[in-house]
Amino acid sequence: MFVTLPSQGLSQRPWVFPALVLVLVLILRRLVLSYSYRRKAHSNGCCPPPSSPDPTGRLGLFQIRKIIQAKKQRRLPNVFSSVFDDAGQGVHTIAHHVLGKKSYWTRDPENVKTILSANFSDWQLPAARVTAFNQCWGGGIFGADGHQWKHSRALLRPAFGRSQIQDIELIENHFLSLVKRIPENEVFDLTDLFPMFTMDIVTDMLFGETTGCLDPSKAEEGQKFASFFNYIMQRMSMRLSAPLLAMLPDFKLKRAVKFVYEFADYFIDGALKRRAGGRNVIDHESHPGKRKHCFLDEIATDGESAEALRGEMLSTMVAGRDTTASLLGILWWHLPRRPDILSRIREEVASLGGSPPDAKAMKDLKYLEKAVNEVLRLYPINPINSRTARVDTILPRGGGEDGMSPIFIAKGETVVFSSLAMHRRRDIFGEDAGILNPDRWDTKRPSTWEYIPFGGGPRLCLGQQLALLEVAYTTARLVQTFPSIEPIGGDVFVGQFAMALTSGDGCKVRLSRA
Ligand code: HEM
Repeated sequence: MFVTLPSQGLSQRPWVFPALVLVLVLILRRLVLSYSYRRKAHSNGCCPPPSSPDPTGRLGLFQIRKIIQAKKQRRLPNVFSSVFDDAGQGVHTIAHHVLGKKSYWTRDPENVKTILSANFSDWQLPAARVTAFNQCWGGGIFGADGHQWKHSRALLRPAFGRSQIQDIELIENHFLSLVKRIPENEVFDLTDLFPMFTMDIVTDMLFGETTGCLDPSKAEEGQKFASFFNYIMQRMSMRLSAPLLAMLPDFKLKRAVKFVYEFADYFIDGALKRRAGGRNVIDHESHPGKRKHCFLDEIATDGESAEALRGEMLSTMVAGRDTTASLLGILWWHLPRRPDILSRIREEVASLGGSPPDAKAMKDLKYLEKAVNEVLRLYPINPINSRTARVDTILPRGGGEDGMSPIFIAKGETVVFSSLAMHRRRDIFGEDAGILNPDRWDTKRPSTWEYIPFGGGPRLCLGQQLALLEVAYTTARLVQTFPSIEPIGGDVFVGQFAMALTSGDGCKVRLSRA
């Protein structure tokens, strides 16, 4: 009988031996790493946090089902809180397993402070965010990290230091276009108009020229731009939740990206020419009526390439358009259903005697300010965010039986932090934390890290003041213009989440000037 000796088998399959060595090396590496992690964790007094309960253990199939069900039932944002509550009372940081991959979730202000500020340099953006931003928008601050981010931030920051007077003038112009598009005494959805409104504002501010989505004479062009922009946003959101999708060809995405790039490039080209000609403001003679200072002219400094400028402009546009539109949509879904809040805003706005508020008057609209802050507390537009550890590092709290021990986080592990879950903590905001109550801000002074609708630390939102002004000003003007505001539809708010938190049922209303 012919017998194959092992050595003969190996010589026929030369790859077997190297493969065995590779597997062995990987196992050894894993063992050495585990040992080193255990030692580092032990020497820093770290303990693991509780895990989200799942009968399938590290597979996390129960968790995946829960998320799919919540998405179907249109209550995904609730999961951001329940994931902690399910792990036990008073649990604010957990380990979360999905298909064998571990991440951490936290709603503890101390941990958020550590990630966003105290140990900022230990953390980086998750790779999926960087890739998605680069592929969809050609880079820019929102998807940049390390030195590249520092450069982007230094470039953009001064452009945000514009005067409120300038901003109000610009918002008022677009508000007048918004009002023209509102059909009086008819049921319509405000969330159809808000993204057009914020798109027109942000393009005007950034490029010195608006897409004109609200302007009927430019509507076709503006709509085309908006629909391509929306498509890119939608594909980016899918890529963020399923990064492997990025490997599939997507010709429509390519077309959309090309169109949006060409739009930006047209203005960038102009700005670079103005810069080369020694002028950094728009020529009023050849562009009558256009703004004097737009972002683009401020950031088109010597040495910035057209591609880099495009990335920054589009990135800022992404950061500023949907967020502000979503906040307006959620606020306006609630106002007509909360006559107690709406009537107090009306009273306050009535003190303006019908005139549009100027920068000083805006500062005096204190109740309106509280109402906006309160909506951002209960419905933060970015309800979850995450960072990946750049190096082995530590979170100060959440480990052990009492949740007070530090947690060891290995290089490459991701921590998701949820502003929504933190803003709804009863131990921070009181027993009525689940209720919209603007008056809580009379007594509640949350610490910087307990209230983070605009993030925090070195990457704090650059458009915070602008967004708050845009939302409060628009609300004051709408209230002034329409004495009658009738809500249409159910009374239970449904939050929807893709790239931002939005009102799942839109915001149908009937407005009247009488
Ligand atoms: C209600 C409206 C808005 C909300 C809730 C919001 C929220 C945020 C949050 C949470 C971050 C931090 C992201 C992170 O740390 O990963 C951020 C960053 C940023 N936001 Fe906003 N934002 C809003 C409006 C705006 C507007 C209107 C603009 C500009 C037109 C803007 C520009 C930016 C930029 C450029 C960054 C990146 C900052 C950096 O990475 O250094 N945002 N925003």
